[in-house]
Amino acid sequence: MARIELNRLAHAYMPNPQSRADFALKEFDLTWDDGGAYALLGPSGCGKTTLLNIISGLLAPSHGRVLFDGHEVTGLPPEARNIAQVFQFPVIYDSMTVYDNLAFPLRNRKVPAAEIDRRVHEMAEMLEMTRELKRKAKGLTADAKQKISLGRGLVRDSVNAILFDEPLTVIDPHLKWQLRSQLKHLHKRFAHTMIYVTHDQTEALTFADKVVVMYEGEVVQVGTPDELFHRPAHTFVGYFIGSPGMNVLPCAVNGASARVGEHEIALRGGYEPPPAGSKIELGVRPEFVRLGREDGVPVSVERVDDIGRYRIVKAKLDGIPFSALMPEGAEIPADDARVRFDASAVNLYVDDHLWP
Ligand SMILES: Nc1ncnc2c1ncn2[C@@H]1O[C@H](COP(=O)(O)OP(=O)(O)OP(=O)(O)O)[C@@H](O)[C@H]1O
Repeated sequence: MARIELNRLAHAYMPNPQSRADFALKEFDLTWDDGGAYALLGPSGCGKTTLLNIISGLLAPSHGRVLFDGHEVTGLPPEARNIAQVFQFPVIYDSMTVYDNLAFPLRNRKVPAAEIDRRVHEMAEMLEMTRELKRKAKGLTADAKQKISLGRGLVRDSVNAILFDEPLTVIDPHLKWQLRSQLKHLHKRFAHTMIYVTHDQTEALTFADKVVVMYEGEVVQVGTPDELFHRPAHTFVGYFIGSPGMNVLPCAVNGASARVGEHEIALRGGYEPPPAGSKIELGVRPEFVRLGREDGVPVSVERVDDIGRYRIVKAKLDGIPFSALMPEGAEIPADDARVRFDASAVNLYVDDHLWP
């Protein structure tokens, strides 16, 4: 296992990048701790695969350095990096048995036969595939084949890191949960450095101890699921994580309060005035928005969706839309509704970045 450092890393696919927009990855520094379980989360096209390929050595970055445990590997090919990779679609040999598929990465590295046997059986047991070990991979379901791919990625104990690129895409929804918890269990057991690429927040938050969020080629936050929820570092993180995502309302700030439309909203403390001309917004998650009749700022309720234990209320404050999550049984006034934001859960954003 290794600590992976990315040092002033950036990548442009075009030969002479002129502006920031020409970079698929904009410059950043990032360290992945040895033995950490990370998710790399972001929407399609934000640069996740580019970053993963730079770590595995499939792609040489146009700028910056990659270090494993302090040793530079930037120019090294994948086979010299000792990394295991699991892709979206199964990469297995149909004509081989499940056993031989799992044994393949170990035989390749001349691991002694007894050790191979032990590891293959251990892996098969964890993947609940012991009964299939003697079967040919051909004819197995897509789910089973992808389990074998996962097993092949995980079977070596001496890898620097294991990279997963949306590995559960082909897996049946009801099995996804099971495989994700198996992966988490395997991480606890072997403490590999794992990087799990996904655009699905549930997958990221259930698998990872730390989530790296990317947006338009930038790493916008590295944090625990709790940090991403309570202190999104960028409006995109607030919006992308959570269901519904964080409310973002344009405002002006004046010390310990913000003006939204014609109304004053209390903030958690006093803020330095943001630079003139910047875009200022208030961010508050729907979980911390309360509607009632008694006090707060007048709003119009537009729509209520019942989702079981909660109701999602869509409302407007001076024409600015926002959502509230109201618990079962709480009154939602149709007329004369007022809103209160929990001041301790209100964050301030300047040009999309969290204002400290
Ligand atoms: N070989 C390439 N040549 C030129 N541009 C590329 C190449 N591969 C990716 N890109 C561009 O780089 C950007 C990042 O793409 P990348 O595939 O890394 O994103 P992603 O987050 O993995 O997306 P997805 O989830 O859809 O796979 C995109 O704008 C994409 O069009």
